[in-house]
Amino acid sequence: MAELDGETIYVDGGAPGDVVSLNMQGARPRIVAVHEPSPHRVEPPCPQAGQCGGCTLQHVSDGFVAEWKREQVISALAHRGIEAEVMPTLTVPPRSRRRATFAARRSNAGVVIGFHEKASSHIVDVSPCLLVKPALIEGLPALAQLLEPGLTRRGEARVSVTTSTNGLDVAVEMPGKTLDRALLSHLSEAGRAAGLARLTWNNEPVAEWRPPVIEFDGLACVPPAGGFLQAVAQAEDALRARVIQAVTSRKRVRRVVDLFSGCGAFTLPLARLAKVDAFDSDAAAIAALDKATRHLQGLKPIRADKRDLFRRPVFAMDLKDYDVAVIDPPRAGGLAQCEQLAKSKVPVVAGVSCNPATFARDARVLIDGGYRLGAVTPVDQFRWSPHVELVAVFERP
Ligand SMILES: C[S@@+](CC[C@H](N)C(=O)[O-])C[C@H]1O[C@@H](n2cnc3c(N)ncnc32)[C@H](O)[C@@H]1O
Repeated sequence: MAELDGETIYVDGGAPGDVVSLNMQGARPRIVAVHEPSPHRVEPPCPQAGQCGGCTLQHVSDGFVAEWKREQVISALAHRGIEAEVMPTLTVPPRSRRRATFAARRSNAGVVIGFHEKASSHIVDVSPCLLVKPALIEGLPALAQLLEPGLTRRGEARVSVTTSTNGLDVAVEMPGKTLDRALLSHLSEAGRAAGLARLTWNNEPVAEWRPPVIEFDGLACVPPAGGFLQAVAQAEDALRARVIQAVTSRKRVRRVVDLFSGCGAFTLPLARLAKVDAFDSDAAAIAALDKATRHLQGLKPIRADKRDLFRRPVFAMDLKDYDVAVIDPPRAGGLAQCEQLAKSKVPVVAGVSCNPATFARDARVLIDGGYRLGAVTPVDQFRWSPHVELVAVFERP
C-alpha cells in the first residue's frame, strides 16, 4: 500500500510507511527504489523471495502480517455493520503446508518443477522452501523424472502433491496428454520406485500402492485424489478445536449437522460426541467420508450425503432436530444455507471461512435472524500470502 498525491494505491512488495520511487508504466506500479523503509520491513527469510511467486509477504514482519490479517477481518465485518471481538491471528509455523500445487514443464535442460515466478509463467526451482513440508520438496527430483515422458514443451502440468501418513499422494493435470498404455506403464513403474502412495493422471487412477491416509485428530480417512483438504494440519487443528468447543461447551448435544463437510475433517472427530449428518456437493469426498466411517470404531452414527447446498440448502424445517450446525463453505460463502439457518431454531452455529467478505455477508444474515456472534479467530493458514481464514461461533440468546 502506498500514498501517491494523497491517494492510497496498492503496490506489490510495498509496506505501510515506505518512501519509494515507483515505475508507473505497465499494468501495475512497480517499486524501483526504497528510499526510507517502513518500520514493518524485514529481510525476507527465503533467498528466493524476490523471484518466487509462492510467497508475497516475506518482506514484512510476522507480527505486521498477523495484525494486518486481523484488520482484514475487522474491516469486512464493519462493512456489514458488525462489531465483534476479533482475537489475535493464529499463524501456522514455516514449512507446515502439507499440500502444494507445483507447475512442471519440459525445457531444454530437462524437467523444471516448482512455483511460478512472480507475475510470470516462468517456473522457479523451490528448494529450499520455507512454506511447505520438507517431504514435498524432497520428493520433487523423483517427480521430475516420473513426469518427463508425459510432458510436452508447449503445455504445463499442474502437480498437486500431499504428504500422507503413507507417502506422497500425487495428482497430475496435464491438458492434452492422455494416459495411454505406454505412459501408464512408465508411471506405474516410476511411481512405485519413487515410493509414492498414490498417483492419478488427469483424474484417472494410475495406481494406489498404499492408501494415502490423512488423520483428522487421529481418525483415518483417505481423501479423494486432488479433493479438498485443509492445506496445513495445524490450521485444521485450530479451526476444529473451536468447532469442537462449540459442542462441548453445551450441556447436551445429540445431533450435529456438518454443512460443506468435505471428507470429514470436522465430521469424524465430532462423531465422538454426537450423531453427525454431513453434506457436501463433492461425490468423491462424500464417498471417502462414508468409507472412513465404515472402518472406524467407537463413533456415533454418521450419515454422509451428496448435496449441492447452493441450490438445495438444508431447509429450516429439516434443521429442527440439530443442536449444533457447522458451516465451512468455499470462498463464495454459504448464503442460501445461512438464510435457512437464520430461519431455523438451531441453538449454535460454528462458522469456518476462507473469505472474510463472504463470511461477513453471511454473518449479517445470521445476526438478522437472531444469532449473536461471539469472538472471531483469524487463522493464518496461508503464511506469507494475503489469504486469511477464520472461525467463529454464533449462538441464539
Ligand atoms: C472449505 S471446504 C471445507 C471442507 C471441510 N469442512 C474441511 O475442513 O476439510 C468447502 C467444501 O465445500 C464443498 N462445496 C463447494 N461447493 C458446494 C456446494 N455448492 N454445495 C455443497 N458443498 C460444496 C467443497 O466440495 C468442499 O469440500
